[in-house]
Amino acid sequence: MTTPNKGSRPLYIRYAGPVLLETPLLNKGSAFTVEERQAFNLEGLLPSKIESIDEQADRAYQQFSAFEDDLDKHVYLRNIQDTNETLYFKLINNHLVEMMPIIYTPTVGLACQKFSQIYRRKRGLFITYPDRDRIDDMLQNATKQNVKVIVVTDSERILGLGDQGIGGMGIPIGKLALYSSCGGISPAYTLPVALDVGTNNQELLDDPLYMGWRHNRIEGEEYFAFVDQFIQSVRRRWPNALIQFEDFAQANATPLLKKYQDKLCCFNDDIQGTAAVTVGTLLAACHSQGTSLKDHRVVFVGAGSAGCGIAEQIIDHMVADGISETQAISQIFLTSSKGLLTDDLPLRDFQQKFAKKKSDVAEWSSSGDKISLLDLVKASKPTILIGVSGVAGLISEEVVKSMYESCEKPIVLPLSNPTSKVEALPKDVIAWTEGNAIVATGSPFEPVDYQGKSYPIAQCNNSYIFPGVGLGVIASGATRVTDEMFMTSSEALAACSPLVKGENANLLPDLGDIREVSKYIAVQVGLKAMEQGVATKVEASVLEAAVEKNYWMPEYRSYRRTSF
Ligand SMILES: NC(=O)C1=CN([C@@H]2O[C@H](COP(=O)(O)OP(=O)(O)OC[C@H]3O[C@@H](n4cnc5c(N)ncnc54)[C@H](O)[C@@H]3O)[C@@H](O)[C@H]2O)C=CC1
Ligand SMILES: CC(=O)C(=O)O
Ligand SMILES: [Mg+2]
Repeated sequence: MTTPNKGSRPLYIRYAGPVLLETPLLNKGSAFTVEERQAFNLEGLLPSKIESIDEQADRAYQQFSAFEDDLDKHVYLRNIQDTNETLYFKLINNHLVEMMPIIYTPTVGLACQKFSQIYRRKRGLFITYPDRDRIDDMLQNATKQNVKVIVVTDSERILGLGDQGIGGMGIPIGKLALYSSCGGISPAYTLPVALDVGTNNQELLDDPLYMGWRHNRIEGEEYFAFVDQFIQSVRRRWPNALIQFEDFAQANATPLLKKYQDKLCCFNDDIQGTAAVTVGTLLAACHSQGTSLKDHRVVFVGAGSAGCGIAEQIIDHMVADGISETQAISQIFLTSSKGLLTDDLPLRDFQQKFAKKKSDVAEWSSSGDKISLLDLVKASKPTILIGVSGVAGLISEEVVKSMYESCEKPIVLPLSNPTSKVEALPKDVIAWTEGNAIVATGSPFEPVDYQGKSYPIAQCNNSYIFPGVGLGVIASGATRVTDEMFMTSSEALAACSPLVKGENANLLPDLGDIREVSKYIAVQVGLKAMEQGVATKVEASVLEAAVEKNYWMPEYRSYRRTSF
């Protein structure tokens, strides 16, 4: 017979019979006890053996292991999630290293691309443009009543895979799975949302199975008005919910963040979360080299949401380290598809401050035209190279070897996801630099063996940051997410680096330690929120207790029946 969680109170529920078995947040399947089977009209609906969650997880793991194809594994896990959420998270937590690449990058990318083909059951909310006058009603239809975290996408820039229409829903689902698994936020409080504003992906528009609104994307004022209708409806329904903007295209990501960041509890994961994990990784790398971030010259391949977000936070750190902002900017170089950002190019607002004076750098161009990545590396002699372009292979052998000529210990971070979009393969970067580069990637890679030595490859992905930030926001009751809270999360992550702690040669903590890391980040972020006046001040010990109290673990609770 299963025993309820020690210390957990029984849950009083109204559902019974098949409806209870069909309710993923409450279903326990074969783990319903004899008493519960009697009380909830379940007798005869289940095999007679009463199982523990561990027995159920063992069976599920055997079934999972029988699949050879990663997308099949993904579909299998999503099916468990949609039938028994507690078991799903038990399974994920038991096998996080093996299953994270299946529920998150890289497999989630393919799941988004094939969303309409692999679709089984409902999850989350699809808010479609033609229904925009009924968003309040749609939020009432959500199966979750007390939503604390929403991850929302409009699916225009899904990882490095571009416009995925309704299929982008896979990303909020995957991100929120990590909120629960790594950040301890109960799935009862999370809601994935896809804003269906159409798609410009012709393949999807031509696909008879495509399940989204068959229309080109709504743009401009209509688009922003629609997003605002959604935001205002959320504020009416769940005024304190944290909203994470995810995988919006460059043209909309920054304007939406600027519009809402001071008005509600929200952040953009690709801009701020990515900046935090990258700076955290760089701080750990600097520590291992005995350098300071302000000593470095940084070249970016990609000058979009992620690139400019990271550059901003690096500048903040360099300034905090004691150099002027002008000096910090002079050490940072961003390239887009048009080459180095220079003041003669048409630039977005958020790119302007990074543009170099064309007259100062014109001679760097080998073609007499745009300044290519190779031109830039030769001229600026970077010590850090960051790929956030979504284009595979841009960090070439020539580029890395040129960097290595003037930098003994290059730091190379090809961060684009999924794996198919990585700017350089870790094994190549290690070989091109004779084993001297520090490498981290956005998607997971096996350790690299080079000349008899093994080089672990850290996964520099915002998944190290957002679960802890979310937990910190919820535990502290923060009403805003400030840039300083993200800066704190970087430092907290770096402090957890095994390299910084002197434990082993890994740059970022093992996934096995991710729960403790998220709790640590949560406490530091909560303390920063209080310092900044966006959360009510309490003692650190009270906040720590709130983080523990809010930390959900997947165990079944005992049920009592409430009157109908
Ligand atoms: N590891 C992580 O945690 C994260 C990784 N990313 C990855 O970063 C990539 C970019 O994301 P965003 O910045 O949001 O996209 P974005 O669309 O805002 O920016 C992409 C940038 O790459 C540039 N680019 C495209 N082709 C190029 C070329 N041939 N040479 C140089 N630059 C080129 C574009 O001009 C643009 O500046 C995606 O693949 C995404 O998966 C994004 C967020 C987090
Ligand atoms: C990791 C992530 O957020 C991205 O690649 O967009
Ligand atoms: Mg993203």
